[in-house]
Amino acid sequence: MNSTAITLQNLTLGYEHHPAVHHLSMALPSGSLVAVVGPNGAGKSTLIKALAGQLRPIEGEVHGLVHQRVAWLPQQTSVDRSFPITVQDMVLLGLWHAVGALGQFTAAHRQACHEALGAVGLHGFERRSIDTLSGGQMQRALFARLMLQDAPVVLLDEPFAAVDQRTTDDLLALLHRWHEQGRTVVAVLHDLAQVRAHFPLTLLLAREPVAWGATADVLTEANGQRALCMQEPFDEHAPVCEGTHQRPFAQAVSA
Ligand SMILES: Nc1ncnc2c1ncn2[C@@H]1O[C@H](COP(=O)(O)OP(=O)(O)OP(=O)(O)O)[C@@H](O)[C@H]1O
Repeated sequence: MNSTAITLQNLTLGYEHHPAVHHLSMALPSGSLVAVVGPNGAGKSTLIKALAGQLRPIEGEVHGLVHQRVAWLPQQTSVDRSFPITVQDMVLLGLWHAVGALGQFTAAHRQACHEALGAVGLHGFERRSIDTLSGGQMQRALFARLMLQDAPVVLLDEPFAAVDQRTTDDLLALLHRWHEQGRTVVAVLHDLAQVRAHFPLTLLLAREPVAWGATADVLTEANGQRALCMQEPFDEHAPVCEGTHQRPFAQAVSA
């Protein structure tokens, strides 16, 4: 796969005009498996939210996502577990695109849900309330929902945080299957050994793009140092960013 799935053009993102990500230009090839790494507060979740259509850019544009369905897994801390819903009902929400607001779930939909739960090792959990799940079980259930979403673009924000090794290995296997199916997968991660082992492409972000390309070329000692130097504390009194310079990541790289 070499066509471009998503192009970011001089993208600046932030909150109430205060930028959290500055001047990001890059092209993600269709079907690529991409890690987004960087220090705390580097803007990784902000970027994922923008790709998921949850945050309007302050400046610049995202191309390539308008006609593509996007499945988004937010950070686990932002998922409300107190909502009174069963595992089956939560996973079935992944079929929203197929059922619509007035549609009803059919036996075939419930069977698809059953199979997705089986694929993530949660057979028999259908009727459990989500607030009774462990953190790892909840993450497995959320991956089952992603399976039903069946989207060509999958965005994952720290999908393996607070998840044990066995669950991580199972979910990584799913992620590789999505990659083999030609989906574009973008994941925010902190475990650099995991990134080196599983992700061919990496974006290193420190509020500005530090490096983008083949993971081995990006995750160097020098780039890590640059990221630490570029990372400044978020200043909510900073002026609106007026810069127009572009970082040199506009070229596509092969998946
Ligand atoms: N809703 C918000 N309102 C105001 N500022 C925000 C909001 N969300 C994030 N920020 C700020 O934007 C900056 C980038 O945050 P973001 O969550 O994108 O970082 P991150 O790289 O994902 O960090 P971490 O690794 O700690 O999860 C931070 O300084 C953060 O405080």
